[in-house]
Amino acid sequence: MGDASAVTATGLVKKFGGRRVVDGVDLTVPTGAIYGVLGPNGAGKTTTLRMLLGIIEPDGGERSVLGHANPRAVSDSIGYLPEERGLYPAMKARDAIAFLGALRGLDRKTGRARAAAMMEEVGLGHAVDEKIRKLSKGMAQLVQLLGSVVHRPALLVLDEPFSGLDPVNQEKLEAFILAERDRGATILFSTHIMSHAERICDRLAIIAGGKRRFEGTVDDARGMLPQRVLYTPRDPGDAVAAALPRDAVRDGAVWRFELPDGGIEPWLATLIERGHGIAGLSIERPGLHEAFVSIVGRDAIEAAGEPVAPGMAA
Ligand SMILES: Nc1ncnc2c1ncn2[C@@H]1O[C@H](COP(=O)(O)OP(=O)(O)OP(=O)(O)O)[C@@H](O)[C@H]1O
Repeated sequence: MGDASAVTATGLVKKFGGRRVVDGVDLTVPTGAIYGVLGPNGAGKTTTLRMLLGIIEPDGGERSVLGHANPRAVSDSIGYLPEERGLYPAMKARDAIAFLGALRGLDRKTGRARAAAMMEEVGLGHAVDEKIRKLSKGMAQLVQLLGSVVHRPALLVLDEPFSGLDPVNQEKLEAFILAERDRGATILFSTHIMSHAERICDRLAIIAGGKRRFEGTVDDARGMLPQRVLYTPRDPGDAVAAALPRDAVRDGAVWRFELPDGGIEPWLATLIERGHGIAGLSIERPGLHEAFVSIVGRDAIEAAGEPVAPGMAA
């Protein structure tokens, strides 16, 4: 593998009509990692990926992709699923995959053979000779994804790969990305859906308003917020509030508050002593979605037209 970083970006800038839509972004994608670029709509994710692929040129900053300053020099070692999906409707699925491979230097015969095997693996064996126009949108998207890896690239760049897939296919895609990493590929993908990133990313960057707001592991991001206590007393009344930390809020039978600095034990002792009892108790670390909301800001997420509550993004 040699180089420790498959991709680096330093101070990348892109301006459209005088507006800096990418405004000094730094990224370091370790070789062999699954790396997520997260951000709300319009954050600058696609523009950043396009600069890293050499599809558009930066107005400032430096990039290095598989050891080259010019990504086009290594395009045969890169696989790319663009945000705009599209295949020739009259082509058969396996030919469409082989065609995309051929654009990256793979001979057609090998491409066709690999296409059939890969389609079988993802449960699309029945559609190998089906024309693209006959496939559902989700199936066509999977075919295009296979076309982006058929030449076994060292670097796989996927722009919003989970969008447009149903939950079963989203799960298949997660498994597929993990298998690509096991093959030795580096995967760089963008998403605004936190649940996938939370499960599969080795590292991630959060971008908003063209700037990088966070870089690190999923645990680093989640660790930025305090842990939370969920406590259910035996008695349902409000009297228990007097024995709880001041930030405690009630949600039905459950009271929530930040894990106090001195731990939960002194509070539990008081709750028991005063007869409130313990019907339920858990200490939770906030999820990536909550960390994302805290890092990007509720207002910025709402302004991008996205849900702030977890589990609602699709
Ligand atoms: N070719 C272009 N000309 C003018 N403005 C552009 C162009 N491409 C992107 N933009 C603008 O740049 C900003 C960033 O867009 P970009 O597509 O990079 O964001 P994104 O994070 O990928 O969001 P999304 O998930 O909505 O695609 C947006 O405001 C977009 O309208």
